[in-house]
Amino acid sequence: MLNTQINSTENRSVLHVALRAPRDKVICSDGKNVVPEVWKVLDKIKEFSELVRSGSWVGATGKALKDVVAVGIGGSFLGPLFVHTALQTDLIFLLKPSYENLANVDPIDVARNIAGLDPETTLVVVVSKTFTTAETMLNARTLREWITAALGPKAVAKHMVAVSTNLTLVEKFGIDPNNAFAFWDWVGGRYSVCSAVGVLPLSLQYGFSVVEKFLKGASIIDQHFYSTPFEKNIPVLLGLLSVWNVSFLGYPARAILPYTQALEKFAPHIQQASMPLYFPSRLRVSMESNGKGVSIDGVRLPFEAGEIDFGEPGTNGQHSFYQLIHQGRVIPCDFIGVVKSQQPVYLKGEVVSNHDELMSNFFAQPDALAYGKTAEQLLSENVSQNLIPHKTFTGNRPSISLLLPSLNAYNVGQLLAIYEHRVAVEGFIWGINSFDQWGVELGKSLASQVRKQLNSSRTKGESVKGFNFSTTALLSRYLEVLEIPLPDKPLSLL
Ligand SMILES: O=P(O)(O)OC[C@H]1O[C@](O)(CO)[C@@H](O)[C@@H]1O
Repeated sequence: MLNTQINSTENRSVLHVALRAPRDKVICSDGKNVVPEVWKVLDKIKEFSELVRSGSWVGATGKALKDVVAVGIGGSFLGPLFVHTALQTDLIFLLKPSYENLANVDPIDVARNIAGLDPETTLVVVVSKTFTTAETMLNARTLREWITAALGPKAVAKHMVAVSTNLTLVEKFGIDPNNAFAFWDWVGGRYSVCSAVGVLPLSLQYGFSVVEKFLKGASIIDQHFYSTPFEKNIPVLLGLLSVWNVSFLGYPARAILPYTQALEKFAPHIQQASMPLYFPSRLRVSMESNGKGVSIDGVRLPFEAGEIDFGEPGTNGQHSFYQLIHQGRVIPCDFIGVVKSQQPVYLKGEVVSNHDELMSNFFAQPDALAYGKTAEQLLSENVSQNLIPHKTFTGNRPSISLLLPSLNAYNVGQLLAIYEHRVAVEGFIWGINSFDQWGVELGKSLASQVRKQLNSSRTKGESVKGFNFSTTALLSRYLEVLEIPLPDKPLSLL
């Protein structure tokens, strides 16, 4: 039998393709077909989201719920946010409850998310694979407090639902297990947008039929990736280009540049699939999926792996960091354009439509990068000698251009799956494990040491100990000046 436990450092299968497989497909983990379980949860989401959207699911005081706050971080936040934002303008007429995303543990984020919301008409979706992530759980407890303070403890059953692999902790938290939507160990956090993590919030917003199209788009790319010869296989070709740029040409970064505002959250999502880490010993910049310092067998890599991803929608980026891309360091770029705008505008008397104006830039930028401008060309334009070095463009700067027919749920699913598989292709060639993320653990455990110190200093006046000189000085200073709310004087939630 095929070994699907390719995430060998966590003894986990990697099966996010099963999340979008057709009902009749057989995909096994540990000898068990997981597709029926996937569809059981999808069917449950369909039913629940229809109840909420139709107003049949009412809150503790009998009112329909009109706002959704999704609480989650990392993969339990960025993927759904990217898809939600991508479809927002296309499907504005379907958008039922409003959609807020609470990720940061910063209380400012809580305050901003619930500003103007009424607990009576709000549904909170707590999204956490582990249900232990410190930020998410504190935010969830904060919103539970917000709801119960206004409506009483029983209101949690009507106003809070959860998405998790850890249904025991969901129940312990006080959420009715009937209102929990499961997913599985074989879904990595950053590959979870096609599970209940993304499907529940998106179904609540746009309806289940839209989400089905999104899943179908991703599934079509899964089939393409599985069966298309390498020379025509989009994720394979893109992955090879990335490996070439990083490991052979030594370019450490990649700019993701969608020429549509609808994809403004795409680069942040791909960044999470490749979160930068810093290895002081080798000044190695690394990433959550692919920026590993060692091979899958634990041997230190003799080459650089992973890219530093960043990006902004065009044309905004053109007015900030493109200067460096054109004349400074070489940054391979992914240009993503769309043929048919979600929002066509053509003003009378204008030379082109607004979308054509945007797309003029999409076509121009890769050419500028590739071909540049020579000193000879500048001379023939009578540019003065002293400005020639400043106005010269070296060219020979790599980019790829993806042109989507439109940006609907189906195409967004395709785009997501292309990038997911591309990450895997790169990881396979580099011989690393693209599916673990041990590099995030050290910071988490040090934060827990700080948390204990803050508690003992605040409650017992204990002095700071056990930290290095710099952190001791900073912590002492922090404890000296910050006014904190005491337990008997709780922080108000607006
Ligand atoms: O869904 P959880 O368990 O709350 O985890 C959130 C995120 O934290 C990480 O484990 C590390 O940042 C991500 O991989 C994950 O998406």
